[in-house]
Amino acid sequence: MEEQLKTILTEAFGESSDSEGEEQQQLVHSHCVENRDNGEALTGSVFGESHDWEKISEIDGLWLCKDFLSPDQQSKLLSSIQKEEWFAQSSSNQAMRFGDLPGWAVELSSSIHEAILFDNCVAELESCEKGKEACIFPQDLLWRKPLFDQLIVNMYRPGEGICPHVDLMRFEDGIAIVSLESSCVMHFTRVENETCRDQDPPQKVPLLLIPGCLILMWGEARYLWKHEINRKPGFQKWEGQEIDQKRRISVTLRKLCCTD
Ligand SMILES: O=C(O)CCC(=O)C(=O)O
Ligand SMILES: [Fe+2]
Repeated sequence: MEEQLKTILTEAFGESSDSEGEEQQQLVHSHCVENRDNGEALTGSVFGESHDWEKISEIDGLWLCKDFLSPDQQSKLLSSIQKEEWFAQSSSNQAMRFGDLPGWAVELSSSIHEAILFDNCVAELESCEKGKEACIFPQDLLWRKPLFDQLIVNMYRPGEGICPHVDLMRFEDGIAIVSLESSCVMHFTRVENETCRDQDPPQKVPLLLIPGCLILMWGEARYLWKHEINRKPGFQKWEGQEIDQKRRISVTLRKLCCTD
């Protein structure tokens, strides 16, 4: 892996001498993402971190990154969300923003971009070796500007979840969801069509979302599969154990379709 990292860096910056090494260090710093609201950095540098990505084999275009945010980064993100005071009133459990997103969401979006950019390269290298294709997020989606311009923050109390749905068509392909606080199981079921209606029972793919994880949905995962979180008693089981439910917060980032 270290060799692969060296290859990527060499491809990007050329061979390094001692002085070029210094230049590289500066570049690493220049990629450091700053939280515009409170000046604190949420992530390290683009080259500082490699994440553990899992391709969900049953569903094309579904990727899970379990270690996307460290516990410290999760706390910072939570406190940025708390400062918005969206959930101060007990009646509100969802906040939506379109267009210009809060600084912390812009920063989160940059961190997602950087994590994909770096790890896509590694995934490509690794898949070359294994002779398989792997793409965490398609390049055309990764380089659109902005990557995301719509934000939903959902707050779920124990027992609360979200019904099976495909995200609205007014949003483009390529959706990112970051989970905070409580673990939960998200279930995916294929959108019904003539061929799979015969399948009894329909295939249901469970995915454990732990605090700090990121999922990416694109292509088939975004258009041909419904996702849901059923937190009613009995439905949140993982490896035979019922998950201990706490409050859960999720941050969903999407891009609105152009209207012209
Ligand atoms: O809370 C989640 O993890 C999922 C949210 C979601 O699917 C949505 O807002 O469309
Ligand atoms: Fe959704």
